[in-house]
Amino acid sequence: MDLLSIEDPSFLRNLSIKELEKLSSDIRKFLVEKLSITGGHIGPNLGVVELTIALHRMFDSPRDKIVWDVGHQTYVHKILTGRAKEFDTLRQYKGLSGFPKRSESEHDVWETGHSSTSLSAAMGMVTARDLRGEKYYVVPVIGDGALTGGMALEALNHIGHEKKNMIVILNDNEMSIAPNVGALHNLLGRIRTAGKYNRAKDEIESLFKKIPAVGNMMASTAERLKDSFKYFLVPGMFFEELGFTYLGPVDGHQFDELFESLKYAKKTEGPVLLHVITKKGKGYYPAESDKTGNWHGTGPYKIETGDFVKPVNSPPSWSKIVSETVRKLAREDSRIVAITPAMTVGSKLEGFQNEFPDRVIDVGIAEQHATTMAAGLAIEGMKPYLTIYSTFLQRAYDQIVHDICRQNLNVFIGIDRAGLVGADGETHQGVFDIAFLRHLPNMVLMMPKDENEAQHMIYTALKYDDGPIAMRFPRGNGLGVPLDEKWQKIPIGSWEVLREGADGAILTFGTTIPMAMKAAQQLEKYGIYVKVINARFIKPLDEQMLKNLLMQNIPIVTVEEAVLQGGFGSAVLEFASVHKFHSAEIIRMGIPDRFIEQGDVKSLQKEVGLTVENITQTMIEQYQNKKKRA
Ligand SMILES: Cc1ncc(C[n+]2csc(CCOP(=O)(O)OP(=O)(O)O)c2C)c(N)n1
Ligand SMILES: CC(=O)[C@@H](O)[C@H](O)COP(=O)(O)O
Ligand SMILES: [Mg+2]
Repeated sequence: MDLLSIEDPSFLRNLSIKELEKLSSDIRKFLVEKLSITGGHIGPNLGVVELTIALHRMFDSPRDKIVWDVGHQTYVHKILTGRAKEFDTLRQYKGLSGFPKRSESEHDVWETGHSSTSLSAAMGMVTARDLRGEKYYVVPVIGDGALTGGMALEALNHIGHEKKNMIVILNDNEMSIAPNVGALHNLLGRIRTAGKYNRAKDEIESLFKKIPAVGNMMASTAERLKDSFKYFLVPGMFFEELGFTYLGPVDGHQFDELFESLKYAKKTEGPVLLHVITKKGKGYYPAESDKTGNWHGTGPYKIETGDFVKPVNSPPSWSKIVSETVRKLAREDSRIVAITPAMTVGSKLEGFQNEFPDRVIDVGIAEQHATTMAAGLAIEGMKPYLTIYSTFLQRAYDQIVHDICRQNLNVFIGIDRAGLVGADGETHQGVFDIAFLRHLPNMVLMMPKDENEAQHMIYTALKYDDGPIAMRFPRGNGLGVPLDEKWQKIPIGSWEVLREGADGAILTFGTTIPMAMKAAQQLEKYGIYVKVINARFIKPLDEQMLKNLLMQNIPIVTVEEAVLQGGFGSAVLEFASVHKFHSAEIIRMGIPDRFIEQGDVKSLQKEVGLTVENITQTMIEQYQNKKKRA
């Protein structure tokens, strides 16, 4: 079928099962081809082809609301709702988003990127529907990984109690990004096994029924037996006890099973949980056979071999360098324990985990729990290394405030993916952490200029005994600088002068340092000589150095790949105000007060004005203004 000609999903109702199977295989082929060039969340999407088709056939979207959790598995939904022609631009600047977007389609009824929100959103929708006396289906689709998130469990508790009509689809592929973990995961495993058992029972029952005279009696005995064993053999009872009608497990790649169970779910009063078993990566061998999580989300790859296309000789990723440094320090200090909320793969903790299986703890998608657990470890004298992507750390704000900072506990927080992350876009940009950490008492916040400085910072953090300390680091590869063998402590709150100059100062840190250095070079051509300061401690500031700079009464430009409001530049302004440097000329450059969409990081930096040219121009203007005033 020509997928590019699809405008809406209504055509699905006229197709036979054979035709739907052909459509599934066309969609898989399309995804494998397109994503081999753009990259994207291939594994999760190949796993939900039949499920998505079945949902769009059995429900009337957008009147009925399909609410995708995380939203990384909505590519098939995008194809069926008329967006196949945009796939060449997937996750690129100004292109098709990798997540549901209300501005893209009326079928995208809920925007996500972070996990475990679908059930709460659906609860809001059914409440609004019922208050208005309207009739439509609300169908959240949640993965087995997302179900482990605290929000999802809070929502289950509420939905089961309220008993409103809602059809929850549990898309169980036994995987989070990597293999799923936790007691709930084990429970789902038991349900899958019991599902098979019950099917066997049903088969015995119908076999008995075929025996003349005694058959019916034997069949009813089998039925009773099945009921009495229900609690032991059907752990789906867990959901039943919570107030749901549990249906399944059904094979998520078989249309007849999906249609049958969805038909039944639509007729059922109250909340239903339909347990659908799928296979991540289904239909493309490298993704389907992957047990590591490397095919969850990928860059470009070669279709024939499944090899990832990577630039040759690129330096190791920041995550790898950071995790490996912590691992080396863990060899000497048995108190060091790493905690990850379901991001072992992204945080490159596999090596650490292999060496110290008990000291790398994957808690599932549970940022809040991870954070308070780190506090608990610290209170017992351990040295927890809590590694969380900047964007997901937003979930754990209260735990950082209430549990870690308030009790001034020695937790080292590795803030991965800090700054603009690129293709994941709005939901994933790591640009708020400075603003939500900087104002917290006891918090130390730093960012290295390169991976060598990162090693010294990690050493500093894991030797630091005065409370919480956090290190931001970006997505992507390091700069490839030589690495020192021996590490030493960096004095807390110390900045570094990278370049001298008497006409102005650029204060920056992390990823924008190379930009600032180039701008300083450019400025020389105009006869303007500026200092470049590596403001590696965002909190505390290097007050002595800052005071000296302010006293020189030179133009100061602060540059940060983070939101301006409440950011590093704001800290500099606050300092100037408190110390009555009222005439100080401080210009802040950073991310404006809006959400930044997806795109390659260079384009995004350009969009927000974080470029060498812009820094240069800003400094020239400041310098000239000052001259005019003199
Ligand atoms: C709050 C939050 N933490 C972590 C992530 C990163 N993440 C994205 S998808 C995913 C796994 C989700 O597993 P599941 O819901 O089972 O979906 P699957 O990929 O298996 O289809 C994780 C951990 C996230 N998106 N949101
Ligand atoms: C959907 C999601 O949240 C993750 O899969 C995320 O896309 C991973 O990002 P990285 O590629 O930066 O690990
Ligand atoms: Mg899963």
